[in-house]
Amino acid sequence: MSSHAQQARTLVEALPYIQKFTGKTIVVKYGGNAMVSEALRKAVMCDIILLSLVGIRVVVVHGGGPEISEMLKKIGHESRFVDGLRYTDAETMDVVQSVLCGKVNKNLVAQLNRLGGQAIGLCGMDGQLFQAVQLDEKYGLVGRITGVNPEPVENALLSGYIPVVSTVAQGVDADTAYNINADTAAAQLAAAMGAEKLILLTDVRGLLRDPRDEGTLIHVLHTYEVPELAAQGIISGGMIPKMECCVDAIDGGVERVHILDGRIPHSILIELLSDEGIGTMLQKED
Ligand SMILES: Nc1ncnc2c1ncn2[C@@H]1O[C@H](COP(=O)(O)OP(=O)(O)O)[C@@H](O)[C@H]1O
Ligand SMILES: CC(=O)N[C@@H](CCC(=O)OP(=O)(O)O)C(=O)O
Repeated sequence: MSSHAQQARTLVEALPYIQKFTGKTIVVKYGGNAMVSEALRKAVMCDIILLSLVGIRVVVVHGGGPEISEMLKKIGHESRFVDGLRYTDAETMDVVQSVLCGKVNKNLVAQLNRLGGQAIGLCGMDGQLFQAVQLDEKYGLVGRITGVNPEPVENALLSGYIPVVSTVAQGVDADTAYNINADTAAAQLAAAMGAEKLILLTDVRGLLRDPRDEGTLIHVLHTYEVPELAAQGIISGGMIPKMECCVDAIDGGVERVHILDGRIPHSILIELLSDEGIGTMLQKED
């Protein structure tokens, strides 16, 4: 088959998936390694633009933990994590806001625009998208989301933009901004928007039965199986809050959550527009 015929065949094979998802909302949480490499970043941005062009309501929620740590190091401020969350004092909060709402958010918006997309940046303070109170003193200015107003995101989508959201929240119990873990914020936004899917891009193949062996990938998982896997110690470290967010999203009404390997170029398109399930898909029931 000629390469053009192969290309046409690939597009036709994607048609039923496009028809299934067009008009639906898909929230993509983008962070970690897939954000650090320029080539991978471009591949993710192209996937997002393509999904948007075929009528899928794609919302990007981004992290930027490594960039925050880098900036803190530059100014000689230590990074400290408590239960996987960044201990956020007032100086750290300034850096988090500058890096997430400024550098990272605007760079992603600019890159989407350069690649032919139409993107707009929002943070949790814009239109009170994320409202929060202090989670616990032991984490400093880390917030617990108490309210989500998806209207600014909905309006951006209605106007034809790809919303790119950073996860700094408006404090409602004090005159401060709060730092929110990006997985948590993405899950809450997906639930508030009644999203069809939440996609979490990370730096592993998905949930593994043995974290040292990629051959043990769990392809499909039900929410009721999660407590048992956690009790067995199969879910550990950064995977614990990630799985909690996934379960919260499903309990909040999101149909399916996918944990995908951001190191695989075009993992979003492969997962969404083909039968090839390359990550872990979490759902309530069969
Ligand atoms: N069962 C498991 N399967 C896969 N990864 C696991 C598992 N248990 C713990 N992990 C760890 O969780 C990490 C992913 O969480 P995290 O580093 O917080 O992701 P991100 O920074 O992309 O949000 C993996 O790199 C891996 O070290
Ligand atoms: C409270 C908390 O830990 N906030 C995170 C927010 C960024 C984030 O979550 O980025 P990744 O998804 O790239 O890890 C932080 O300060 O690093």
